[in-house]
Amino acid sequence: MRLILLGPPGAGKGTQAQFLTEKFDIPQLSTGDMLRAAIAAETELGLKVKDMIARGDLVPDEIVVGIISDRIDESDCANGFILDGFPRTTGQAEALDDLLDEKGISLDAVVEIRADADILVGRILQRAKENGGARADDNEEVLRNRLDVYQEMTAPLVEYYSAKGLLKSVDGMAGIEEVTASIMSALNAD
Ligand SMILES: Nc1ncnc2c1ncn2[C@@H]1O[C@H](COP(=O)(O)OP(=O)(O)O)[C@@H](O)[C@H]1O
Repeated sequence: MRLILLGPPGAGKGTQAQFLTEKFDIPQLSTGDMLRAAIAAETELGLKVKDMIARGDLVPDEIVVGIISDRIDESDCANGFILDGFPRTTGQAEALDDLLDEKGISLDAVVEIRADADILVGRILQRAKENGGARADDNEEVLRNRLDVYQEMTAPLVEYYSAKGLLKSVDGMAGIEEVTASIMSALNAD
């Protein structure tokens, strides 16, 4: 099963990805986690992207496309994977199509978790408080920027994947288990 989870920051992609990982025994590939790991390890890449992430801006397409292409080649992706936070631009989606073609594989579905931006701000600020503000980009100003960037750069992917007949949309404002159930039924896997 090769899936994309699409949705604004705080919509619950990470939570649902964890569940899907167990259910289908496939890894969750989160570009956000990978970039934060690079920052923590102070690699060349990490130093390059640190300020962009802190501002809530996107990092250049070629960086995340390269990371994902290499990651998909690893053996634990042989049975599939869940892309969480990638693609985030039409350019990334097109690059993903090309690289999947080259690898001779294709996507099974794109799950859009729909959520209301104003409610998400409250959710994420709450998460930041509970984690002691663990993420540098979880303050209100940066968060509003992340939501604006989502609307402008990433929301067009809903139409992109809908046109390919891959899109399944679920209501992300329901409880966690209800959202999981909607995803399973959208994938005909319950
Ligand atoms: N596919 C991507 N393209 C560009 N930038 C990305 C991508 N994935 C992650 N990032 C960077 O990492 C940040 C955090 O990503 P992520 O953990 O997915 O956050 P969110 O909770 O906002 O969905 C983004 O705001 C962006 O700066």
